[in-house]
Amino acid sequence: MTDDDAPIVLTDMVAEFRGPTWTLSNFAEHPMDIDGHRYATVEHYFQAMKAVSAEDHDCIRDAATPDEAKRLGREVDLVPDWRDRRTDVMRRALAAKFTPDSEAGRFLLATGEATLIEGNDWGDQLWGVSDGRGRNLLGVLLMERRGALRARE
Ligand SMILES: Nc1c(N[C@@H]2O[C@H](COP(=O)(O)O)[C@@H](O)[C@H]2O)[nH]c(=O)[nH]c1=O
Repeated sequence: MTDDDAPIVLTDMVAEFRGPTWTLSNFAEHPMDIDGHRYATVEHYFQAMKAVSAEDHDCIRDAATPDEAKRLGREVDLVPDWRDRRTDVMRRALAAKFTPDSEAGRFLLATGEATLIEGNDWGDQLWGVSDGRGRNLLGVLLMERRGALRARE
């Protein structure tokens, strides 16, 4: 077989984080310890980190569901420079969730070379892709984390 005859290998893609890939969602329950506190989901940590006041932070951390954490996170007074900080906050949460020995970490590694995209229908074009557009920052950070896990193997 010449190179011209070689089959075209399409790169796999995960287009949304639900159903079989729910583990990749920030709303999936994977308790993690950060700075001596337990957060039920990435969303709990991410939203809590928006709060200026410790009281608001704790309230979001203890929210009953990730939806509730997200709702509360949109109501609090934001820490200064939240826009500059948010990527590192998300990166930190993902590192705490996707550890080498965790189920979540193994799941992420098992996605291999697939392109990870947080396709969504709630209009988020920063962390994901909605209506065919978006920066897909969550997908990018997940792929970054996967690379870090792979480098440790
Ligand atoms: N995963 C997921 C959502 N998306 C999450 O919301 C976060 C951004 O929130 P904000 O900064 O307030 O716009 C970020 O973690 C993103 O992944 N929203 C949902 O309503 N349902 C969901 O299943």
